[in-house]
Amino acid sequence: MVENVGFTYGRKQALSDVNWAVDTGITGLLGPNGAGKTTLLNLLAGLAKPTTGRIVVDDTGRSSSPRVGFVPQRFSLAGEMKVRDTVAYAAWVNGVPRKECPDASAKALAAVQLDEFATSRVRSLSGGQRQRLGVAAALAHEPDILVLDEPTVGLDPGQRLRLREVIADLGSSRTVLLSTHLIEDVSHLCKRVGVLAKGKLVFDGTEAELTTMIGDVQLDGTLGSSFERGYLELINRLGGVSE
Ligand SMILES: Nc1ncnc2c1ncn2[C@@H]1O[C@H](COP(=O)(O)OP(=O)(O)OP(=O)(O)O)[C@@H](O)[C@H]1O
Repeated sequence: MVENVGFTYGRKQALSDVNWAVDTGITGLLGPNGAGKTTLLNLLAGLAKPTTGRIVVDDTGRSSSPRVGFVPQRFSLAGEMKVRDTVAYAAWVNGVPRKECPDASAKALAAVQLDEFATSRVRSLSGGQRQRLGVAAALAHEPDILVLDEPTVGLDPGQRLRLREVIADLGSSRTVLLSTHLIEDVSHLCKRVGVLAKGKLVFDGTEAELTTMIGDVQLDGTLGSSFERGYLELINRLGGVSE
């Protein structure tokens, strides 16, 4: 799916020679800040084109969008709009015929456990509910692949659990790609994991294999220098990354 992909911002090499195949179920993309996770997800979502290599969503070689539903790290929503209309609009933008948009919206809102808020205004939602609304908007056109860029960032533990529940449920029947720097997201949700470091894929395997390699490295989600040190140690154990 990701074949020999490289990407540069001007002279900055953000990704180099990434090869990665993603299957049905939930796959995690883990990596420290600046590793290239967002860049790779943007390419998968069709927001930019790889500088080298290619992204293929299926073996017919069709382009990635709109078969991909994307929830970016930061997105804005119109606060005055109703929740159901926000999702119906997203469905329409992604090619769902106008008449089918209300049903598509209702289905997506049920999938993220927001059906009871269908007629609420977006501005009345909590942070965790907004995040789930973002997921519903990305789901409404029933994409083959759902791509979530650090969806749990900034959520309190209760909201994070609720979102994880929703993601786990979505991943039982779809391909979900989830970027995070929280190892706990991966251990709760993902069957397979890729680890990016300095733009290179330094690990591609099962969550269990990664857990074994992590061993006693502290990656408990505590942000700050110990977290960064933990990543450096993990990346060393995975074979390091040469410049
Ligand atoms: N628009 C841009 N212009 C120049 N450099 C960029 C741009 N966006 C990202 N980069 C650089 O590309 C590299 C990869 O960035 P990216 O945002 O993909 O990493 P990330 O793993 O998603 O990080 P984070 O976890 O902090 O979101 C970083 O070195 C970053 O500084």
